[in-house]
Amino acid sequence: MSDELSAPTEGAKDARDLVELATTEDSVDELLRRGLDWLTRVVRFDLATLFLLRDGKLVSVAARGPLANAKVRHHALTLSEFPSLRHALETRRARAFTEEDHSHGDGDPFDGVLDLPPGHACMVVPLCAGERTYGVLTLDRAECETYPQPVVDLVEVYGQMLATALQAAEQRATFERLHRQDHEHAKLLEAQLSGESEGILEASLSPVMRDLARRARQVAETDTPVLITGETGTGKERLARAIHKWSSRADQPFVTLNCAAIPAGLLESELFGHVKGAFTGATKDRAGRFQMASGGTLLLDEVGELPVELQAKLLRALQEKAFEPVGSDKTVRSDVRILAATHVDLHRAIAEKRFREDLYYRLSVFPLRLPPLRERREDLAQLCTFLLEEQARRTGRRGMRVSPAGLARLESYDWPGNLRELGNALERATILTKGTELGPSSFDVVAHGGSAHPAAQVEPAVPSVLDATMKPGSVLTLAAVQREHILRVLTLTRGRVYGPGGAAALLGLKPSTLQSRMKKLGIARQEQFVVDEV
Ligand SMILES: Nc1ncnc2c1ncn2[C@@H]1O[C@H](COP(=O)(O)OP(=O)(O)OP(=O)(O)O)[C@@H](O)[C@H]1O
Repeated sequence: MSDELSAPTEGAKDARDLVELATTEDSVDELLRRGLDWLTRVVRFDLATLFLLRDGKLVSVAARGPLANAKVRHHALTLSEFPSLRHALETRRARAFTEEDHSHGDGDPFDGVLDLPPGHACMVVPLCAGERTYGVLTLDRAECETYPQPVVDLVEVYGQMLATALQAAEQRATFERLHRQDHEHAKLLEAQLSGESEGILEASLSPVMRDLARRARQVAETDTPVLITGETGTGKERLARAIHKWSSRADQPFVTLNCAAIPAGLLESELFGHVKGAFTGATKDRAGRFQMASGGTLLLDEVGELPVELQAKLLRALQEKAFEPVGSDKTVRSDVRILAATHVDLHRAIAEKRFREDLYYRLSVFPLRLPPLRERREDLAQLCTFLLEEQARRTGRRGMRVSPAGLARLESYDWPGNLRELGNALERATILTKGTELGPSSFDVVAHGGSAHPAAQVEPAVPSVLDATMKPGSVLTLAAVQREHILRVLTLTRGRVYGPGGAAALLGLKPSTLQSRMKKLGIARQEQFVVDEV
């Protein structure tokens, strides 16, 4: 190797550094800078220039050496005017140029930019990885000599490594962009569905609710665990989302785990993740909700349903902010703010040894009890307006309102299913009403003391399938009747589709058949219906 043109190398160390460079997670700029540093160690040059391909042009993006002036740094070459550069890119081979090449070929790439002597040492190295061609590296030296082949071969390997690193950096950037897009998309969808609102909390007319909202906002600013209690459908999950939104973690993930919806055997893996091979079917590593919620908030919904064996593990994760994924002995740390919700009486569960007392005290540092709807009837009118607006965003049916008489009817009912039941009643009424006003006859609910499940006893507000006095103009389509019936049964089962007592069993259908029928009839997997699926 010519001493003039190759720098003294440190053999294995240089090779190792090159491999390290190719696997680095640096940004592209940093990568190019470090790449040129490395090159200085193994080859002599007065100018090394990295050109990247952009719209048929080779644009200088980095330069190094005593000749690297401002003009060089802003230099651009039209590829079609330099057949020898094109050839190097097409053949993917580095090559040195001789005096002969310069006099018969396409001229020097730096003509007009630098005053290099004829016959000076010059080399062009393509930057290619996989199918991609990124650009070229050119090396120039003011001496009249030709780079020997061993030096060209070495720099060619460098070019391949650098291109591989560029490819990895590009893939990383694409991945991060997609990840950001996904995150923003998910936030947008969530905002559209929920109206980006915590609902009627601070604007409540009920003093109890307003006080609760005030305390929730205060605790939101801290990392204190909050235990939200309340009957089914009172808005526990919504309140948890509000606490997350009001906290400094708002830009981080909000993750929920419904402890009642997941088979006990899978809960540990759902919470803490698992490693490949941890159990049959664990074909790859999978993150649990704790990891997914890292930096954000994790809501443990129906926490009272958590099996006792898992409660000890959860307690440790809360105390030490550390846990081991199933099948792994590696401890994972995760900074997560825990919120828990339950509709069951945890004191009773403790007395019956179904819930650990130490875990209860850990979770219930700051308890918040959501009142049932019957204790905040003053909010009914506002809630109807709010829920109808939310429904309109989902279904497109705008302008619906409840008439004063309709409201009186709603106020006379006990709402055992609380806000969820109210939302379902409004949706049913909207489907069955032609105009925009929902009057008393639009609602199939009965006054206090009536059935807890309105669908079971009340006279239908629309002609029933068996109605003998049905007139031609009032005949409902079969699809409408099916839709209404399914909605009623879903209300009855609190949205549960699967299992004994689930809607599918009551309707005598396979759950998958019911799911596909719901899809066909436009009964979406709306939040209020999904209580048994994750
Ligand atoms: N503050 C609120 N303002 C308006 N609507 C609300 C509010 N809270 C809840 N809702 C409505 O009530 C429905 C039930 O809310 P959510 O799922 O939060 O209740 P939950 O108490 O967690 O129910 P469950 O105990 O069954 O899990 C939601 O779909 C939402 O539309």
